[in-house]
Amino acid sequence: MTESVQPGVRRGPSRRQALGLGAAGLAVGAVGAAAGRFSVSGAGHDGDAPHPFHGDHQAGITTPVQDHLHLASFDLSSRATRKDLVALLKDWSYAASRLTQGLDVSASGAVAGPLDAPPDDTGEAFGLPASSLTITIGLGPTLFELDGVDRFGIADRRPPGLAPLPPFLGDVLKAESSHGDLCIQACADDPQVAVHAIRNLSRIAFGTAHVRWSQMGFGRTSRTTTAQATPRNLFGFKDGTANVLADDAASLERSVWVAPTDEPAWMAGGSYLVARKIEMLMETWDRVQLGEQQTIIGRDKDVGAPLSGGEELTDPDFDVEVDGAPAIDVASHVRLAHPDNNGGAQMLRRGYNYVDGSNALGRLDAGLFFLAYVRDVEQFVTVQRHLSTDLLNEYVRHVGSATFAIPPGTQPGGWIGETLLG
Ligand SMILES: C=CC1=C(C)c2cc3[nH]c(cc4nc(cc5[nH]c(cc1n2)c(C)c5CCC(=O)O)C(CCC(=O)O)=C4C)c(C)c3C=C
Ligand SMILES: [Fe+2]
Repeated sequence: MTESVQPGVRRGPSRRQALGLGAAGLAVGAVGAAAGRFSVSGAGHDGDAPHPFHGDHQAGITTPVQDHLHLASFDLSSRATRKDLVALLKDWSYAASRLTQGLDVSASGAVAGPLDAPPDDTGEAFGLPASSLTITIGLGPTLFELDGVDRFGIADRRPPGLAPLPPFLGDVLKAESSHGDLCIQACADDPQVAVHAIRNLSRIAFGTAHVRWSQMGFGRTSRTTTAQATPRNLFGFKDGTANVLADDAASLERSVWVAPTDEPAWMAGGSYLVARKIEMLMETWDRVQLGEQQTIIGRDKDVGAPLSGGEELTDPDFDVEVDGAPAIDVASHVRLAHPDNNGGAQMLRRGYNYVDGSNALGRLDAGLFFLAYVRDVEQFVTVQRHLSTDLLNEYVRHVGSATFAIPPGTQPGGWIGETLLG
């Protein structure tokens, strides 16, 4: 990248000025005047209903799962101060509140700025609708403390459960797809819109934080509302049948949202994100007989019904036997992952398929980018430990891992992270 396209280093207005942010903080009134921006930037769109960025909880968790994902993990620069971190979170919140409404990243955006300066907005989403874009911002364990150093004065505010996950049997984690100080999950029904969001938010971070790794995903592998049909994963099975859904308030309270009585208080209304990049050995799986594939999962491949009988949404019955053997194998994925066999542990799964091309042997470098939102990371740990005997393990390999605290949502005028750093 040349100097001229870096908003943090070019001459002229500072990044915060360029984004329309006053020295005293966010010019949130500008977002309220969004309709005016349509004519200014030309990037306002109608015909679809954008998801609000503001609310009690961050968008992108219970929001109906969009078709595409771009998730980026960031590390703060070694020179970044607490003031820089606060400024970044304010700038991201402001920009996210615009992008999710189908607007350019700033008022002058892609084409309304001066001709003698790089545009604030990179422009590839110009003319595209909001495409259900949601932007969800997370804070990683290393933000609170890195190698024993309390860089931002928040070490004593780290949620006790926010730490790198313990090692699991079969993990072959790669540093280049694991961990991070911050993350942004951008989900949209158009991949160009999701990529545009991450690209422009990364640009805003220039000088303060840089991308550590990012992952694109397509073809959601879950549903978060009863209205959504259950999609299929790359092994061809319906995935997301038994998920925590947006209209199940009791399960959300129990398993997804941090309660006001939980510690720390600044996380109330937030959640925790567990991200696992899981390679799926496609060519090996494709040689497995249909009956064996179903035994491994514990469900039928056609309609997704449990092998104990019924329809897709019938609860699995682990006591049913066929010819003296359990209909749902004792080592099947569904039996081992089911809340009844994990002390009630549940999670809101929101993962995506990914294909990163092919490897040197011509095999697909592909799998599941597993994303789960939980009230306590321990919920994931419990289930993942129980999956140590999963028949599916022969066909999958966990290569990336990250955990992030997802702070509560914010109201107009506020910013994500304010309950921690404000
Ligand atoms: C630790 C959590 C989980 C990991 C990791 C995981 C990986 C993984 N899963 C599939 C495919 C399916 N999973 C299904 C159900 C299911 N999976 C988990 C958890 C993890 N999966 C849970 C909690 C459940 C629901 C269990 C239940 O309550 O019945 C299914 C069945 C359809 C469904 O209910 O979603 C499939 C298929 C793959 C391929 C995979 C790793 C690559
Ligand atoms: Fe699963």
